[in-house]
Amino acid sequence: IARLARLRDFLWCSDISPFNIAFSYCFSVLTDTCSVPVSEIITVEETEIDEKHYHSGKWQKMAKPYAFTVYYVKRARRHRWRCSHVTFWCTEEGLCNQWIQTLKELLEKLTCRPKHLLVYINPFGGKRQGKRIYEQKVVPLFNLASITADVIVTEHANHAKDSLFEINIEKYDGVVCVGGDGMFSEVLHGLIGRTQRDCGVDQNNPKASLVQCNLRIGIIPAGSTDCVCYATVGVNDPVTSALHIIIGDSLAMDVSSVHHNNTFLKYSVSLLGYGFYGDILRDSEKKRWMGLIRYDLSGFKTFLSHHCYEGTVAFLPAQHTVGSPRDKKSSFHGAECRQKKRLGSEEVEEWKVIQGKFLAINAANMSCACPRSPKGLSPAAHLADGSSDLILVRKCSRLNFLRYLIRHTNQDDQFDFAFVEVYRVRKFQFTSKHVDDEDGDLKDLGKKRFGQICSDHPACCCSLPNSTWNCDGEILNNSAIEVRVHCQLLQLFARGIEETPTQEALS
Ligand SMILES: Nc1ncnc2c1ncn2[C@@H]1O[C@H](COP(=O)(O)OP(=O)(O)OP(=O)(O)O)[C@@H](O)[C@H]1O
Repeated sequence: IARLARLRDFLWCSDISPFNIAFSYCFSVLTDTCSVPVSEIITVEETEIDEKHYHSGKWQKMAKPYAFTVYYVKRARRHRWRCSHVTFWCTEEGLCNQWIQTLKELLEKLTCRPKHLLVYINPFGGKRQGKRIYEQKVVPLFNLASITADVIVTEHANHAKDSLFEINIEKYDGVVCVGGDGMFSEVLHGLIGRTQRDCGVDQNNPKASLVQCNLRIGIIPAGSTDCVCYATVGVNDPVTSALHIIIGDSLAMDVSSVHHNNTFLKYSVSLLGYGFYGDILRDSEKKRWMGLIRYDLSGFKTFLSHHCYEGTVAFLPAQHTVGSPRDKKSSFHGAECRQKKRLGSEEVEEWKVIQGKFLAINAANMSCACPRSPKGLSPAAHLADGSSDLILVRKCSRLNFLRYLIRHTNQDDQFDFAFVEVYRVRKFQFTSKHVDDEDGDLKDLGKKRFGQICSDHPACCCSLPNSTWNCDGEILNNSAIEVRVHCQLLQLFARGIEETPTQEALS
């Protein structure tokens, strides 16, 4: 407060012309500790001075003062952003208006900021607070920033996805989803699908080059896990996400397409997991009524059952990327990823093939950091370099697998085990030793061949025929899949995880 007051007094006393700042795009360097880039100003407004204020304190000796208020992004703890404001006073009406005018002109030049948005709210996501979160936390900020929105409260699953194929999206500057990862996935599928349809690209063709989406997606977290939001903003906080949308941040993201037998199945932006993570999801879906605790129970049960799966992984290493999955530095920050070069078509395709028994096969397009695993499944995974980190966990003892899992929660290298391999890849394919039957009805096949043994001995480490793929939290029914990473197919209203500001900067 003292620092802001100093800044305010300085500004009031000095004859700094608004034009001095016009070129610098920096609101203030008046003190060495308080500086707000224009890009982080939310809005500027003329301030009505009430009588009480006017006649109190040091202003009472002045002729009628004039004032304007600047609303700006203030960084709080743990990557949270808040809307803060400071009011500047002066005795000259003309000078005050000049400041307001100049700041407004600077803000007008920021063309990356959205003006009109399409918003989907899932009223049933997470703790069913989506509508309340949007109305109480987001609408006031959008109003302040003069952003208008058409709001659709979804009435059923796939409502948002289907509507994106019908709606006139040309008139919007972005699409916002209020919900969890499932809701984001719906909007993503709608937007990518619509873009491909409009451009005449067949999504069922695994070799087709997909067309990038023009509209950015904003995520207002209101789900159970909010993994994508956490990994791209650093926190799942609705106000922080709304502020990233308002100032028009952009973060490019890779998207993987998943096909089975030349049929498009799904897109994935975070985790594709077979074996351990597929089994957890399959089991937890049966326990939805339990709420979030189902993930812990299914995780524990899946760990005890210790199933491994036999199959062949073929992959195309990503030679174009800088760095490796075992880099020490986390590299999922947006700025760095955005610089990455797109693929050169002259690259020679040299596939590698690995056969074996696996406890888990994971492909991470991003770190997959979450509150429980702050560094994530693959700490150095890049968000937008056209590659995915393919992690193969081979059959090992339960104790070793536990050691591997524990390393996700501490600073030790989780890839430093003889039974763990990690590759940065552009494409990969998986074929189970037990090929999917014609109808994809794996359950029956599994029951016929192995069900008896495994249900009788749930703690054994036998090879079940097939697991399922966990595709960003949704089950895929085919085990044989073909995956291709599409570089920077999507843009989010986010900027990646910023370095934590110092304590001093926060105070
Ligand atoms: N009105 C609705 N009724 C029922 N289901 C809906 C509705 N709107 C959306 N859905 C579906 O609900 C699913 C889950 O929603 P969402 O992701 O928002 O919450 P969540 O599952 O609690 O959070 P998370 O995905 O982060 O764990 C989505 O896959 C979406 O398709």
